[in-house]
Amino acid sequence: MLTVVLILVILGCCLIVWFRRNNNEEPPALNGYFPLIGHAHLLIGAGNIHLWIYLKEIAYECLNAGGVMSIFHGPKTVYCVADPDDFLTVADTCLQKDCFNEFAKPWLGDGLATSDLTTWKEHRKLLDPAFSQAFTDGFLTVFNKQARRLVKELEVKAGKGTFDHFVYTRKNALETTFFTVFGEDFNDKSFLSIYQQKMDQMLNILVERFKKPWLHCDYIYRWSALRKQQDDCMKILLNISNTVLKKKKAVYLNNGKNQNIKKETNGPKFKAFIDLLLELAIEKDAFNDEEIREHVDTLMFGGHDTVASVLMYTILLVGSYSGVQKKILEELQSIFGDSNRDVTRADLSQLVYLEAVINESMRIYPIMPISTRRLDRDVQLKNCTLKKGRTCLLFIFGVNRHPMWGPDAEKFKPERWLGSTTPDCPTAIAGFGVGRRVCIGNVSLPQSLPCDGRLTLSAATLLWLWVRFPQLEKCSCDKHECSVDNKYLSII
Ligand code: HEM
Repeated sequence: MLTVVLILVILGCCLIVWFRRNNNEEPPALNGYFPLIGHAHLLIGAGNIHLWIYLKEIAYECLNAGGVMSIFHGPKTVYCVADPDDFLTVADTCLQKDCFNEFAKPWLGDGLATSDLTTWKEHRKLLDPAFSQAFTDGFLTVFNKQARRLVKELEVKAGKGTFDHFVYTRKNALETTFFTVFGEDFNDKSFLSIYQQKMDQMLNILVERFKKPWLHCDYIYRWSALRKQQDDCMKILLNISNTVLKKKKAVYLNNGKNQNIKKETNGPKFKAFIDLLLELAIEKDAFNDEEIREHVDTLMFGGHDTVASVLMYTILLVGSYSGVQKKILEELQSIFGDSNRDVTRADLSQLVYLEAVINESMRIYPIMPISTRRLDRDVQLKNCTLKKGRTCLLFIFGVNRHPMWGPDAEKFKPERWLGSTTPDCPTAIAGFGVGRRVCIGNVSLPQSLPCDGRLTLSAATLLWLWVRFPQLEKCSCDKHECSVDNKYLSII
C-alpha cells in the first residue's frame, strides 16, 4: 500500500513538473525547480549575501528569457517582470500590493504601503500634498543641519583606518526622518539606539517570513517563534509612536494648529508630517488616532533605511571612482566656491552631475530591488498574459540591467544620465517604483533638468557636505578601502 502511495506521489510530482515546464500559456519557469516546494529551497537559509547573488542570477535569467518569468514559491506561482515596458504595464494596471507588504500589516495597518486599495486611494490623495515642493522646502533647514552633523561625526573617523560608514548614514537618516515625521529631535541617545534596533529587527522578521513559504500561512505563523519576536518588537515600536502622538495631539488641541508650525529664521516654514496628519484628522475628520500612528510608522519605516542605504552605496561608489569624485567637486566649486553656506532649493537644480551620480548609484544598487503587486485582473503583456489572482514581482534590479543600458550595464557610469544617452523610457528611473503607486518620498526637481530625474532632497544635501569632507577632498587615489559585510554584498 505504502509503495503504491509513494509511486502515486512521485507520478503526481512528475506531472506537476511536466505541466509547469510545458505550459506554453505561462511565461518560462526559472531554473532550479523542485516538485512541491518549487524554487523555495533557493531562499531557505539564505543569508543576505546569498540573497543578493541569487537576485542577480534571476535578473539575468529573466532578461535572457525575454523579461518575464514564472517562479514557484511552494504551491504559489509568482511572476517576475524585468522588461521595462511590461513593468510599467503591470505597475499602472494593478495597484494592490502583495505578500511582503501584507506581512507588515499587523504593524503598519492602513499606512500607504499596506492598506487595501480603496483606503490607499483615499489616503494617498490626502497625503500627496505633504510631499509637495512647498511643504518639503520647509525641511531644508533640517537637512542642512543634519548634513553638518554627519560630517562632524565622520570627521572624527577620517584618516584612522577603515570604518563602517553605514552606521553613520543610518543614524543620521533615522534622526532626520524622526524629526521630519514627528517634529522631535532624538535627545536621548539610548532611545535612538532602541528604536533603531527594533526597526532592524522588524525588517529581519519580515524578510525571514518571506523566505519560508510555510510561514506565509497566517495560521502556522501564529504559532511560530518569529511571530512571538514580532509581537515583542511591535510592542516597543507602537509604544514609542503612540507616546509621541499623544503628546503632539495634546499640544495641537491646546494651542491650535499654528503653534505646530515652526518659523525658521532664514527659510520656509517647517511642519512635521505628524502635524499635517493631526490637522487633517482634527479639522477634516480624515483619520483616527490609529490611522495617524500607522501613517507615521510607515513613513519612518519607508524613509530612513532607504535614504541611509542610498547614501551608503553612493559614498562607496564615489570613493571608489576618483574621477567621479573630482567632477562632483568641480560642480560644487562652480556653485558654492569657497562658501560654507547652507544649500538652497535653487542650488539643487544646478547639481546636474551629482544627480546623475545618485541616479546611477540607485540603478546599480537599488535598495528596494523588488516591488510587489497582486494581479486583480488578467494583464496582457507584450508576449504573454499574466493571470488574475497571482503575485507579480516588479523586478527593479532586473530592469536596471536591461539591454537598454548597453553592454556595460554593470559599470558605474554617471555620464549615462547626462544629455541624450539616458534611455528614453519611463522605467529608466525605477528605483522609486513607477506609475501611480510610485514612492511618495521622492521629490521632483524642476523639469528643466537635462535628465528630468528625481533626487531625494536629503540625499543631495547630505552628499553635498560629504563631498566637502576635508580628508576625502584631498584624496585622489583609486584605492579606497571598502569594508564590506553581509549587508552590502552587492558591492562585492
Ligand atoms: C532614496 C530613498 C528611497 C527609495 C529608493 C524608495 C523606494 C521606494 C519604492 C521602490 C517604493 C515602492 C513603489 C512601488 O510599489 O511601485 C516605495 C514606496 C514608498 N515609499 Fe519610498 N523610497 C525612498 C525614500 C522614501 C522616503 C524618504 C519616504 C518617506 C518619508 C518614503 C515613503 C514611502 C512610502 C510611504 C511608500 C508607499 C507608497 C504607496 O504605496 O503609496 N520613501 N519607496
